[in-house]
Amino acid sequence: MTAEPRPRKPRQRSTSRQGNAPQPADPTRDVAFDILCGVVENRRMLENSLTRSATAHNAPPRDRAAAHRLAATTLRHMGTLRALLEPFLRKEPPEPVRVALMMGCAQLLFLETPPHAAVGTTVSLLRRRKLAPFTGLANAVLRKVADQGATLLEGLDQNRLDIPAWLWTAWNQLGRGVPRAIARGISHEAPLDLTLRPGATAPEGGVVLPNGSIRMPAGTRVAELPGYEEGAFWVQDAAATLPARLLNAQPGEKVTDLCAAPGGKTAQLAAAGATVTAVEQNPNRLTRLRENMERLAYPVEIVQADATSWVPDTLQDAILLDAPCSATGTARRHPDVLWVKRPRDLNTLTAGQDQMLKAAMGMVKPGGRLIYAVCSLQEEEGPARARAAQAMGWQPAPFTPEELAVLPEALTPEGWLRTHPGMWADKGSMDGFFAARFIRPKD
Ligand SMILES: C[S@@+](CC[C@H](N)C(=O)[O-])C[C@H]1O[C@@H](n2cnc3c(N)ncnc32)[C@H](O)[C@@H]1O
Repeated sequence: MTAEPRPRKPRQRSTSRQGNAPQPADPTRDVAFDILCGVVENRRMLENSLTRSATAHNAPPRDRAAAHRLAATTLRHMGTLRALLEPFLRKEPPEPVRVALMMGCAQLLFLETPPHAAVGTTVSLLRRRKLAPFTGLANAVLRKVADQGATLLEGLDQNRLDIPAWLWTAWNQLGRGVPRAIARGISHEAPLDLTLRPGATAPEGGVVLPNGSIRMPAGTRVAELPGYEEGAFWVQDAAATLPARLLNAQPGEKVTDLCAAPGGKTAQLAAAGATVTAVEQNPNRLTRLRENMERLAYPVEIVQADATSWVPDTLQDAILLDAPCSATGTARRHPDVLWVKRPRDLNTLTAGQDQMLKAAMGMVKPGGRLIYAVCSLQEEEGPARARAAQAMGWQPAPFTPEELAVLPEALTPEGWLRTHPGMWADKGSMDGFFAARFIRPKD
């Protein structure tokens, strides 16, 4: 990713004009603006807008990456940006204008964009988007923000503002001070974590974490690292390595990875020597899973199927169910999640998680193991599902302190795994995961 959106010389002329003034093309800001409007107005996930908008604006990879960074930075600080703009706005502007202003402020306050570039490009953006009546407002507000700079942030509780209220309340259930610790973990760009294939050499510039992950600086382009093409490693957050590690797959065991793409956990199971079947429903994600397994040269059987109804040919020794969820635990990599998800989304998600927990019972042999995992911080998708699994007949098999020696603070009194972005704060934080282990009772 580029260091920051770069002010650029006009490359071509836009066809959208205000009066006679042609507007310089600026695909970075056009794409970032589309992404942010998608999140704010339609609750559309960042990735869903990115490709579409980058294609529409003919944005080369460098602009695409810069747009992603600009949109993600704005989203990470969105509550703060809204609050600090409030005193400058006598009337509520249309939401796209507010989005453009927030984007401008994010450049001034968090991306060190020179004031003339942040102000000028915002004014041009508004003209291109047929919002010319608001260019005077943008000019005046952004100049004031540029003049006052970081003093505007003084006295604002940024951690509190940048987390939607319903999530802050929900995360209080994780413990005293945890919502603030999570907010701090989410407030900066996440590093890139790699899982090394056994015996492979780590790329230079990384730090070895206690669980063995290699942590590269934020913004590292994985495909450009030596060893990537040869399959020496794969991208996987440090916390995301824990569920598959806790399944403790043995060489020759038959293990199914339900909901497998893009395949980080599948690769771990294959690396352990298990005979792995990877089930994935989404065709595009299945392609990514296949490409990853090909690059890593792991002989995994890949099946396109619905995990709620798929039945294996033979009963499995173990199942890893990394269920689709709200993904609130991944907000440091996907800050859009915070503003796209709603409490009511949890009803559909938990119903699907229960269906998969039920179906998994028919896939594993009596005495076989199941790990249920979600990258969610929500009680409904974690502890409540573990209790639901037990009510379905799954027998709990709690994790032990020895198994979680690398991260003792993640072991709950019930023997579940609970990580969150407040953990390993001194090392650059980690994603939020919940996992619980069960055994299918012997008949
Ligand atoms: C949390 S992601 C899995 C991440 C993956 N386990 C990894 O570690 O790389 C959940 C996946 O479940 C897939 N999925 C959603 N519903 C499914 C279903 N009914 N059957 C199979 N896969 C499904 C999604 O497409 C998505 O790829």
